[in-house]
Formats: sequence, C-alpha cells, structure tokens
Amino acid sequence: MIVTVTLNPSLDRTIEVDELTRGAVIRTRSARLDPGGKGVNVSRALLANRVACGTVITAGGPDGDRLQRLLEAGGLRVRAVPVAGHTRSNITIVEPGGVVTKLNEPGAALTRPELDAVAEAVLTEAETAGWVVACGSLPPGVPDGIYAELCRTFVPAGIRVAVDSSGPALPAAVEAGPDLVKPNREELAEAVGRRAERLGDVVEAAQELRKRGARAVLVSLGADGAVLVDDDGVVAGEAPVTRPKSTVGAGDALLAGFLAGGARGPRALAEGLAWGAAAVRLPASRMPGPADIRHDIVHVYEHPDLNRPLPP
Ligand SMILES: Nc1ncnc2c1ncn2[C@@H]1O[C@H](COP(=O)(O)OP(=O)(O)O)[C@@H](O)[C@H]1O
Ligand SMILES: O=P(O)(O)OC[C@H]1O[C@](O)(COP(=O)(O)O)[C@@H](O)[C@@H]1O
Repeated sequence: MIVTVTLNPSLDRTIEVDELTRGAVIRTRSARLDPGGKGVNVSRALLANRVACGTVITAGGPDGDRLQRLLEAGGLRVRAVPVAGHTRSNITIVEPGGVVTKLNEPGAALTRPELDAVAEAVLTEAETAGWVVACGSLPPGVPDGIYAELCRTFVPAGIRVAVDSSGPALPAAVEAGPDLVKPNREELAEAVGRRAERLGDVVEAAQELRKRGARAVLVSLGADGAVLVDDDGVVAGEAPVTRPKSTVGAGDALLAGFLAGGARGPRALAEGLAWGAAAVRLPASRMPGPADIRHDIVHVYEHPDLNRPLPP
C-alpha cells in the first residue's frame, strides 16, 4: 500500500485555446476540471492501475469539499483533514502541440495544529503502508522542514518515504534521508545551485543529493526522459511522444509508475517512463490506466552517454 500526502491540493481547471495572447479576449475551445495536486495525482495514477493506495489531503471551504467528493467519486481512499483556509484552484492553459501555461495559486495558509492533524492522519493511514509519498509545494505558513519531519518519523520505522517538492523544502527533506526524491531539471538545479547542461551534470547533481542524504534520485527531464541514480548505479531512458496533448501531471505519473514498478533499477524506471509518456498523450491532468500505457516506446540505457547535451 502506498500513501500519498498533499498539503496543498487543488482543483485543476484546464482550458484549451488556439493561441494565448496577452491582453486579448480569448474564446476557449474546451474546459475540464480535475482533482489536482502532486500527491493526489500519484494516487489517481496508482488507482487507475489497481495499485493499493490511499491519499491524505487538506480540505477547506466549498472547493475543499468538492475536491474530496471528486476523489471519492473516482473510488480513491481519501482522508481529508479539515482546514480553515480554502483549497486552491490552479489553472492550466493548453495551446496546440501541448504548450502549457500554468497559474498555480499559493494555497491557503496552514496552522501548526492543522499540520499536526495531517501528521496524525498520515500515521494512521501508514500503518499498513510500504511507502509514504509526500508531494507538492508548501502552502504559506508551512515550515520548509515539514517533509524532513515526515522522513524522520517514517524512515526509522521501516516505511519508505518519497518526496517530490520544490524550493527549500526539497534540500531540507534530502538532509533527512528520504528513500527517494523526484526533482525535475529546474528543481535539481535549484537544489544544487547550478544548471545541468549535459546528462553527466544531471548525474553529478543527483550524486550530490545522495551524498547529502537521499537514497535514490529520480530526475525527470521532460521530453528528454528521466535519469535514475540509486544504489545500483545510473540508468537513463526516454519514451518519445510525437503528439503531446498535456504535460500536466506527467511528473506525477512518472513517479507513480516508478513506485508501481518496484522503485528500483531499470525495470522501475521503464515503468515510470511508460506512465509519464502515457500521461502526456492524454488531455489535461488525466492519469493513464493500463489501456493508455505502452511499454514498446520505452528505451532504457544502462550505460547512458553522459556527454549527451540537454536542451538549453
Ligand atoms: N514532451 C514529452 N514527451 C515525452 N515524455 C514526456 C514529455 N514531457 C514529459 N514527459 C514525461 O513525463 C516525465 C515528467 O516530466 P517533467 O516535465 O520532467 O516533470 P514535472 O511534470 O514534474 O515537471 C518525464 O520524465 C517524461 O517521462
Ligand atoms: O504543488 P505545486 O508545485 O503548486 O503543483 C501543483 C500542480 O501540479 C500538478 O500536480 C501537476 O504536476 P506536474 O505537472 O508537475 O506533474 C497539478 O495537478 C497541480 O495543479
């Protein structure tokens, strides 16, 4: 069983337009509402593939109720912690070819008692869990060390912890010894203070995070695939998509597939890449099920070319 935690979930509204022009009135093509937030998406992807999972979210105001109802209607096991602030809405504007502009709200501030209630909910859910997966940005008022606190609670108890976050929360969590972190290229650059220009730079930066405390580092590289650096070494791979529809939630699908695939080595990376590519072929933040996932497009390299340049 995999338990995800999302402190800053959202209602994700995805709007399709022919072209995004600043300052203009734009008639949209279509709109769609999905439950959102990184941990929420990881759980949705796991559920779609019949992997046992549960999800802990904060929920506040009418949008919090709506989010909870949407998730429960989808069949997800949800533990919603009531909070005083209102659950946020994030807007994604998708142009043809899958070009995405995202407007992510900061989210409602959380108080210490509300954070304690979340920790309590995770502890209860995690009784039968193999993994606790903490994902997403931190809402205002939440200390940067909150994911580190989760690591210190669960890792010594033998429950593995994965963290997918951005900003100062990521390096803080790394120091607390998570089993896995999943930065994208920008998050990795922010965590180590330098940009990767070649695949080798990504590997070096991932090794640095391992030295600081993370057991395994899965770096997502958008259309360039992903790199895994773990106890077994370095593996890279990609799964090309010719007509991307929406990349929203692709990182979450990658992480879900990686965990479902055993969370270690080339097999898990291949599974993650297949799920990530499938998410990109689907509209909005729809999570892929078995009918969407193709393993035949995945290439995994156990001796990747570390000199391979990455796009600027
Ligand atoms: N244009 C694309 N074509 C193929 N796969 C993609 C594309 N964009 C993303 N992916 C897949 O989704 C994963 C996550 O994407 P990325 O943008 O790096 O993460 P995040 O959504 O966390 O920023 C990638 O590792 C890759 O497997
Ligand atoms: O917590 P953050 O960083 O604001 O991100 C939240 C947003 O990210 C998503 O989880 C999508 O994530 P990815 O595109 O990075 O995989 C959306 O559902 C949500 O609106």
